[in-house]
Amino acid sequence: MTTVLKTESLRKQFGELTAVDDVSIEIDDGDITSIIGPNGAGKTTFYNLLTGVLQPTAGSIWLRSGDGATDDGGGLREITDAEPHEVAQAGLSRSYQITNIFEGLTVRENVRVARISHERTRLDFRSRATGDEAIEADIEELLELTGLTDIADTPCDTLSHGEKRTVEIALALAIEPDVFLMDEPTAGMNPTEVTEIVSLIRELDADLDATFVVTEHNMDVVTDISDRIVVLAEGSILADGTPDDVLTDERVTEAYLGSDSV
Ligand SMILES: Nc1ncnc2c1ncn2[C@@H]1O[C@H](COP(=O)(O)OP(=O)(O)OP(=O)(O)O)[C@@H](O)[C@H]1O
Repeated sequence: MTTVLKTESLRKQFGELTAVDDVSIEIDDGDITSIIGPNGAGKTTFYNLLTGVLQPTAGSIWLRSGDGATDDGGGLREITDAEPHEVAQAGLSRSYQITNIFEGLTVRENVRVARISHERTRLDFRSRATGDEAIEADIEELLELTGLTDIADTPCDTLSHGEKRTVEIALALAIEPDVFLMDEPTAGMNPTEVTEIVSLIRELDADLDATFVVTEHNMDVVTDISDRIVVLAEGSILADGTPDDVLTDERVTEAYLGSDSV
């Protein structure tokens, strides 16, 4: 297995509170890894550290580099101090719980904005242009991949919640990520939408080279999609393993029973 994302002794303090406490983790290429934990466990803070939204108090973050550059001799590049746009450019993308699409634009227009904006940034970094036709082909491919072709010309303000969340996924994929962080992909969805998004995640995992890291409260979904589950509790890793091992671990059950969430 190849490590695509790694943290070493990652820590974040808010005053006296340690929200993420010495978390060292290696994420393998191609897996779907779920990061779960009761309310306040530190999942969002951990995601915010990975994506450059927050700076760590201590520790480091490493990402496999697509261009062969390496800081550790093993193909990983340090992104600890990178800004969010630099993290995205390095190949780590995130779909947010809160939709950040342009409501007045159609689905295709939203995907086009995200794809062109990525292309512009990429040009700044690597000076290698992709032609308009190739970009349009990429956009159609993204719409197809995410099952949005039929509603591509629909204005986003008329979409259902589930459809908007799918558009979010398409926007996150527009930067051609190596690692895709999904933040609560089923939040606020009805059971039919949950089934659809789970199928989509499975299809994306099969069709793309990307590695998926998912935070999710719905345990059925977590069990269904995960190759590996990492449980955070009070900022630290409590358990790490296959769904069978982790969900039957008594310490995990206790951590959830001691909280008001599942
Ligand atoms: N900006 C902040 N300032 C101070 N404390 C914070 C801040 N952000 C998070 N915290 C605290 O850090 C701890 C971890 O919070 P975090 O939101 O990362 O947990 P979580 O696992 O994502 O929880 P949930 O499942 O409820 O979203 C909590 O005690 C929270 O109150």
